[in-house]
Amino acid sequence: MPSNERQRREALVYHAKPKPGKIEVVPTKKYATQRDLALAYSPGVAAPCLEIEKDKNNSYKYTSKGNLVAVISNGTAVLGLGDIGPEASKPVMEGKGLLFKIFADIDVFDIEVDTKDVEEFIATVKRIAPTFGGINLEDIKAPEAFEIERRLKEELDIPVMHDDQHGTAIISAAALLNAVELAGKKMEEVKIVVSGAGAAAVSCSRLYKSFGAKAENMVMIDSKGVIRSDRENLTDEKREFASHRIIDSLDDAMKDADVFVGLSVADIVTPAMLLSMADNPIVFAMANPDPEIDYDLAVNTRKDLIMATGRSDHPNQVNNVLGFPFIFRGALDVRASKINEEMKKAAVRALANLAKQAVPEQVNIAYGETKLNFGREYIIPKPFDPRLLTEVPPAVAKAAMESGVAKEPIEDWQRYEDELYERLGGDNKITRLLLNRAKMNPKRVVYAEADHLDVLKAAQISRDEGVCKPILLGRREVILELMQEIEFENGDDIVIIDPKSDEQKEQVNAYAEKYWETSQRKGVTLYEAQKLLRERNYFAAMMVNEGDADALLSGYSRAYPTVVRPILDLIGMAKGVSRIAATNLMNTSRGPLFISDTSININPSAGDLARIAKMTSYILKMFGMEPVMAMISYANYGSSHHPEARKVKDAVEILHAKSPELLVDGELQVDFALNKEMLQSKFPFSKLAGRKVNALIFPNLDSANSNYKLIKELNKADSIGPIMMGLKKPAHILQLGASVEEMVNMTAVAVIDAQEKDKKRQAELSIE
Ligand SMILES: NC(=O)C1=CN([C@@H]2O[C@H](COP(=O)(O)OP(=O)(O)OC[C@H]3O[C@@H](n4cnc5c(N)ncnc54)[C@H](OP(=O)(O)O)[C@@H]3O)[C@@H](O)[C@H]2O)C=CC1
Ligand SMILES: CC(=O)C(=O)O
Ligand SMILES: [Mg+2]
Repeated sequence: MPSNERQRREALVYHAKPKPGKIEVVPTKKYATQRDLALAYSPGVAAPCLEIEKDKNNSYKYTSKGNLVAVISNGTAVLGLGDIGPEASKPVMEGKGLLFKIFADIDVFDIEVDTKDVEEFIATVKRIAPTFGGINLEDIKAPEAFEIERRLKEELDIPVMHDDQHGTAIISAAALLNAVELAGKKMEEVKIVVSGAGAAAVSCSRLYKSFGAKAENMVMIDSKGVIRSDRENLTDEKREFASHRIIDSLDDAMKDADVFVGLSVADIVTPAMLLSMADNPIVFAMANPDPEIDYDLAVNTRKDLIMATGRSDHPNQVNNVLGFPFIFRGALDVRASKINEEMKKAAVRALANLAKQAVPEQVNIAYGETKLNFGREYIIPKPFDPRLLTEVPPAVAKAAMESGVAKEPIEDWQRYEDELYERLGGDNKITRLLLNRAKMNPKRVVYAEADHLDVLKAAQISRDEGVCKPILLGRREVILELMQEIEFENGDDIVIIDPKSDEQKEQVNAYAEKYWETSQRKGVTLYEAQKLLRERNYFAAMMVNEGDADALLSGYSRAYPTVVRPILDLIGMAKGVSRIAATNLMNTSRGPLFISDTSININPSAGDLARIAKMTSYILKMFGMEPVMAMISYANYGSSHHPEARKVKDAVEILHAKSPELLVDGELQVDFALNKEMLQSKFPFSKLAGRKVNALIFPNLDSANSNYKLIKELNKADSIGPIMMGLKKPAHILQLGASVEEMVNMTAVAVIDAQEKDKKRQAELSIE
């Protein structure tokens, strides 16, 4: 695991490079021509301006207002870091913007306001409110936060929510309902200790009350101790939770308590306090970034504990990230004027209920779990669960409609659900999915060019992430020196091999003998075999062949043929495969898209194309996706009889005859393949009609290679690959000069490939 210091440095580099910050503004309309610009700006822009002047509601029609939320802070209660000021709060606010976008496709401007004065703050927000469809107040300290939110809700007609109050309340209430049920207790009876009496703590406690918890069963504690009814100068909010019990400290309060809710500061709960709690205690230590008690310390102290923190690195992350994206999504989609109690409660129920549903495999994979199941370590859904977007916003939207605050009620719920699915589109989910899938069963990966700094960095990250056990090939002294430079700790799980060194001679000769056995009749002498095996790519391929490594990665510093030749020569093709091919996984704005064959077959025949499609379908399944593949041409379904179009048609016929179960069709032009509606209306008979295509099989190398590079460059889409298909054993070729990130991704691909059983590989790859 990376040390805290290393994580700190990584976080600084993450924020600084390749450009400072985490978000940017991206135009959504064409701007290529003079005509476009005349529409986007003067004179064309005057038309929507005048329409909005006539009716302000038109701003939802002609501007981005309806999907734009302001994340606003004055930096007075930033996470658990306290009053660090508006500038210092900006990374958190940008972070919220990133989360809004990736989880709910909501655009955000983060705004940091330099005032602690309540009236000034309110006036600032009110003045900028016309820009936005919603206002998310963030990290503003209590008691000011209460007044600010109350007034803005009253005085603005767009949804305003203080995330630390209500986002946190919604998530923790859902988690608490489930935890109380698992502990075999009742909300009406549980004794609750709340540490913190700020924005988050007060709102959480209020919501727990509305789900049955009793004020007389609660004890709230602030920085001065227990909030007792006999204490003087209490704010209204604190008075609401003042206890009549004559106790003074957290220590006293914890005795026999059923629930501890921490929304205060780090490390204030001790093991002794946990031990004094009732049976099956529930502890939500939600202070960020460090909880009120360390997760491991807590679970090691009591086995009957139900434990949650605000962090993502332990089970049960009770964090408002599960709330604000989805609550605002629902509110914006019905143009709600408020986020009211009914909407909050609907979100609580939807979240609590979702945790009890069977978890899709995709979520297990994303979290490197074998089987997430409702229980003590899974009381609340995981943030990367795609169902959050399809379950929570509809519940919130319905509640808004029923409670009369929806200005644009939804009429067609099926269509709304489809829209939400569309929003799930592309982001880094696929990368996360890959890494976590690999982590489930890490394999020994041989890096053939480990004496290159970036290759070594990729090996280091992959190892630290638990993705692989690296075997580092190259000049030992160079590797050791570079390892020191990047603080890559040399542990038991790392093997360094220099095939050219004397100590490796015996191994080289043993591999050479093996190689010679199979190649002596092809004109290779034993001496030549020995010479070849000292070459890193031959040695690496032989390691995989002989089961001394599970997968190999090479190609960072060498031309493609230098790497492919030994792989083909030594590892060879899987049974039933007559040609290898390569696919690239593109992380596009519409979701993951595979493109084949991007690297190997210059002009494949119809039979080859069918094989390439079959092998691509195997790779998709390997990544846990259902293949929906289009065979690409310049023509659509017989519109051209040219041999090039005919070839694709023939490939489709072969696939339909030999693999009828595959969702593949064509020949199709790219735009029809990628546009569901176009395809459905023009070719309703297509096997792909109404489907979201996730793989494009191009008719030749020219088109596949140019297209993947075009998407990569124009859309700045990440590309993972080329992923080799059809080899007997996992060997993958890196792009010349690949980035560290690309190599980490390829490591995950190689590991996942190695996780698949050889038998399955052969059955799946063959078209015959
Ligand atoms: N997991 C999640 O999703 C979320 C977690 N949080 C976390 O909750 C915490 C509070 O946030 P927020 O409510 O916005 O901030 P506020 O500034 O509004 O409240 C902080 C509260 O903590 C109290 N406090 C400080 N020291 C202690 C102590 N030693 N013992 C008990 N209480 C103490 C303060 O007491 P006093 O009133 O006397 O000053 C105050 O009531 C932060 O750590 C934050 O990261 C917040 C939102 C979401
Ligand atoms: C999660 C969050 O919003 C906080 O800790 O402040
Ligand atoms: Mg916050």
